Amino acid sequence: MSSTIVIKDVSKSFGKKIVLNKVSLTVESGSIFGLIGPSGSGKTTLVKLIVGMDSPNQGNVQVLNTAVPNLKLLQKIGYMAQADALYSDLTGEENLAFFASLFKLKKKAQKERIAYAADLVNLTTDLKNKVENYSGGMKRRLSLAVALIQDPEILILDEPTVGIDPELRQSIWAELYRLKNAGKTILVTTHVMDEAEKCDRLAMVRDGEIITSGSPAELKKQYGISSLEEVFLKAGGKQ
Ligand SMILES: Nc1ncnc2c1ncn2[C@@H]1O[C@H](COP(=O)(O)OP(=O)(O)OP(=O)(O)O)[C@@H](O)[C@H]1O
Repeated sequence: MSSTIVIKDVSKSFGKKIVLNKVSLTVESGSIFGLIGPSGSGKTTLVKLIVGMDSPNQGNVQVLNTAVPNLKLLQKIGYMAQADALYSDLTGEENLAFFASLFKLKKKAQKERIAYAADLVNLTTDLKNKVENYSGGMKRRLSLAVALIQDPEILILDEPTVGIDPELRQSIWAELYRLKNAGKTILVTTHVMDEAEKCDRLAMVRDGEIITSGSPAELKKQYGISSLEEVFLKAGGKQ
């Protein structure tokens, strides 16, 4: 199995505050990898280093055997940030068309991708409405559709299902599985333990360090408990 994301000894500080401390992790191609950990533990910071939006003070990040940042990599990464980056005075469809145009999709492919992505997040009937009239959950869904628009090899999703109802969350996860089975590599951050359970591998981040990693079953075994919620509390708690 090859590795899509390789992070080696990465440290990141903001001023005097050390936010990531010698973090190393590997995400295998064609897998779903979950980053879990308490709020403020450094997950988003790590994700931003992978996408190339920020750079580490030490260590290195490679995606598809290429050092980050790299312009060509951006084409291959679909990134859904925690804060929605959408144009509120445009419609949902116009937003999708705008982001599709950044990837130079041909008109026909663009139309197909917009229809696919909108359908996936259940926004087809709202596409002609302006985003300023969307609810918070609808904006999250549109952000996910944007992340998928160019059919990227890698999906990096920072808390993708916050504000999304359980039924749609389930169908989004079904699609993430389908994408994984089609060979895509997916990294998600999540606070939701039943989502963590769906990942192939997990890394738990606390105070800028990876304190444990493994499959959900391995983590439960390691801590001798039956639910990931307990692992989260046991490993994440400051005893
Ligand atoms: N640009 C920045 N400047 C200063 N401090 C920052 C910056 N970005 C993040 N931090 C700090 O780094 C720490 C980790 O933040 P980060 O957003 O990575 O956590 P997180 O694990 O993603 O949290 P959450 O689950 O709440 O999203 C926090 O203490 C945060 O205040």
